[in-house]
Amino acid sequence: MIDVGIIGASGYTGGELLRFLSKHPKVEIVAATSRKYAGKPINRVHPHLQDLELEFSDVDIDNIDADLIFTATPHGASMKIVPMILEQDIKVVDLSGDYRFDDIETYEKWYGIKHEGPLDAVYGLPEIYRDKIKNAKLVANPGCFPTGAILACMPLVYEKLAETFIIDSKTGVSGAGIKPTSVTHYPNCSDNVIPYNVTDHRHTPEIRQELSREHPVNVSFTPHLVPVIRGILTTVHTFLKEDLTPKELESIYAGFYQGEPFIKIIEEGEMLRLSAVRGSNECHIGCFEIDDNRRAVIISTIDNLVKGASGQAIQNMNIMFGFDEKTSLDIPAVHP
Ligand SMILES: NC(=O)C1=CN([C@@H]2O[C@H](COP(=O)(O)OP(=O)(O)OC[C@H]3O[C@@H](n4cnc5c(N)ncnc54)[C@H](OP(=O)(O)O)[C@@H]3O)[C@@H](O)[C@H]2O)C=CC1
Ligand SMILES: CC(=O)N[C@@H](CCC(=O)OP(=O)(O)O)C(=O)O
Repeated sequence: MIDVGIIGASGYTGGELLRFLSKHPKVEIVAATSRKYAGKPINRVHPHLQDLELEFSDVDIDNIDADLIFTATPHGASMKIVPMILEQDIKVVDLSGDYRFDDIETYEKWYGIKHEGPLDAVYGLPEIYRDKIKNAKLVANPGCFPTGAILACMPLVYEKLAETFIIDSKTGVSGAGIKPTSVTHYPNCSDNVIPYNVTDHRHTPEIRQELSREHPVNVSFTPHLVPVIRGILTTVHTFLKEDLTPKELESIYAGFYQGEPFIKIIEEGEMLRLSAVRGSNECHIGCFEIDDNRRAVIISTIDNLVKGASGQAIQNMNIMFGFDEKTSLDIPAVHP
């Protein structure tokens, strides 16, 4: 058994951490913080967690005795909290963007705030970095868009079959967190589709960094807000360097992700949809169509709060402590 704490447990990703961890056979939740709801029962904020007998506590890192702490806090806040946790020799999985970059300059340029450093984390995408995650003290959980985008592009990068990726994503509104803004306020975003940060979203350099590890590739990324609660559907357009049939393209993906418990290859010609991953830790990858310009279209779907955040964070925790990677995450999606 391990003892686990959650900083930022009143938010959306905090709620998902509580949902999965409350059923994890090897985890005891010893702290769930909320500055706003300290002293109040968890179900006051998360009405679906009625049986979880736990109260929110204040953020008092020195008094959390845990083996691992999840920081489900906004960027900027995480970098103030994470060093205090590491100082106590407690492992961390941080869900924010604060530790995902190799260099501070890129972070400061794209996030527009100063970083207090150091950046000494393992990028927590298990399908690519499983071996490094095993021994990590600090795991930087990937961004939601980068998770779906990197997984959809990586086999082609690895096989050197393409070098320019145009990535178009549609995201559910929960990606913006628990506090509504004028864009995510219900009357403004329901029955609507809203492109935003069309050429300058802060996930662009994160996707670029991870896809360019072996050799540099071109990455352009545009997100759109769509009126669903959860999910990200990502359409990747790329020009193949050689002629392939859709079946050959599909088998490259199937080979690359063979044995991966949460990656499902959807056969060429079959439909992808967000409801097939909603609430689950799966990433579906499919489409595999190729036009007469050698443009290949690959589509991935994830639940932004699960594989795009809390599910992946727990997958990382399972790897860090030698548990079966699927523990507490092995549940199907909620369809329709
Ligand atoms: N939503 C998503 O789909 C995804 C989110 N992420 C990242 O995960 C992190 C959490 O996101 P999400 O759950 O959506 O955000 P929310 O806004 O829903 O929740 C964040 C929580 O953090 C707490 N918090 C805020 N500031 C501080 C602080 N200075 N110190 C301690 N606690 C603080 C708040 O609780 P209180 O005020 O009660 O203390 C709040 O409930 C963010 O970095 C986000 O970018 C990553 C991938 C996907
Ligand atoms: C709908 C919406 O606003 N989505 C957020 C998702 C980003 C996110 O969650 O941030 P990190 O994963 O980098 O921490 C956005 O586009 O900023």
